[in-house]
Amino acid sequence: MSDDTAGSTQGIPFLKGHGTENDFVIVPDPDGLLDIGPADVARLCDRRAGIGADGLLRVVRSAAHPEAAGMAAEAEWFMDYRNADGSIAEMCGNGSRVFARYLAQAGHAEAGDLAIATRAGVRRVHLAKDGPDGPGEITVDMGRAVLPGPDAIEVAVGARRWPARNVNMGNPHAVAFVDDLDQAGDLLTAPALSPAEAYPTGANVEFVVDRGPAHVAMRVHERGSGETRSCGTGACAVAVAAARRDGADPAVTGRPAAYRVDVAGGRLLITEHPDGRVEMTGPAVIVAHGTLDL
Ligand SMILES: N[C@@H](CCC[C@H](N)C(=O)O)C(=O)O
Repeated sequence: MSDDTAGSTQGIPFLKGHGTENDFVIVPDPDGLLDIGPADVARLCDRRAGIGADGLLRVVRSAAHPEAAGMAAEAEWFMDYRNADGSIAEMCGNGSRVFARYLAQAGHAEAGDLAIATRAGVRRVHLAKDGPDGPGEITVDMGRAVLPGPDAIEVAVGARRWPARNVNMGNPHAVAFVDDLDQAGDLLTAPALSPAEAYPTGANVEFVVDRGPAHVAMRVHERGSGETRSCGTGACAVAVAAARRDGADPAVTGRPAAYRVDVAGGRLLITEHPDGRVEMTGPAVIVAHGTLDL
């Protein structure tokens, strides 16, 4: 589906969904037949000229995708995630919940436990039963955080600078604790990071304030998408950084560290376990479906 063949996208079904208002265009492509290039993704994610979204989730059978075939025995479906500008990212936390919701609603997976292949590896997902108030929440085992050095990372917006923590959740994050979320400004451009070599492929940047014990709020500027109303991997990175700051690193205390992380679009619960696994729980809904007619 390159620029010159965009007409061939006519008749391709899509859905729209979100998790804490981090929103996605979902394109089912079970046999991996669609060639969706960066320009196509950017056009579909454009909020004025397209459908509008923070990213695109292509739903492909792992066996049908060269990057996922090795995971096919563990996870039937591969989440081919793209940022709104068409760039590829390793992982998307909110996207993984929305992806799981789609699989369950489409009858591709039983409600309960399922596994999803991602570029960051297989992620295990649990869908809680739906309740009278709507769909149940979804928990994703996000794997282990990696905290690469150096410790002296700095985030800057204009003349303001903050020390930050480098946390990798499959994708790269810089977490900065600030006094007020407004200090990050309009976030229309990406915050500067130094040393730049710490992030050879760019980074997602989280600005964080405390709301109470084990309760924080964040804003995020996402690599490839700009400021969004939520970022699941970002919320995990924030909880991991907060636990180290608070002397609650589960590897040291032997106890899980659970944080409520408020984002513009809702709330995520993040729990890091003593074995290093980070679990994320939050909502995910499918809100529309249609047919692409570019
Ligand atoms: N919004 C996502 C993260 C999407 C990828 C990110 N922009 C990147 O480039 O790493 C999430 O919910 O985790």
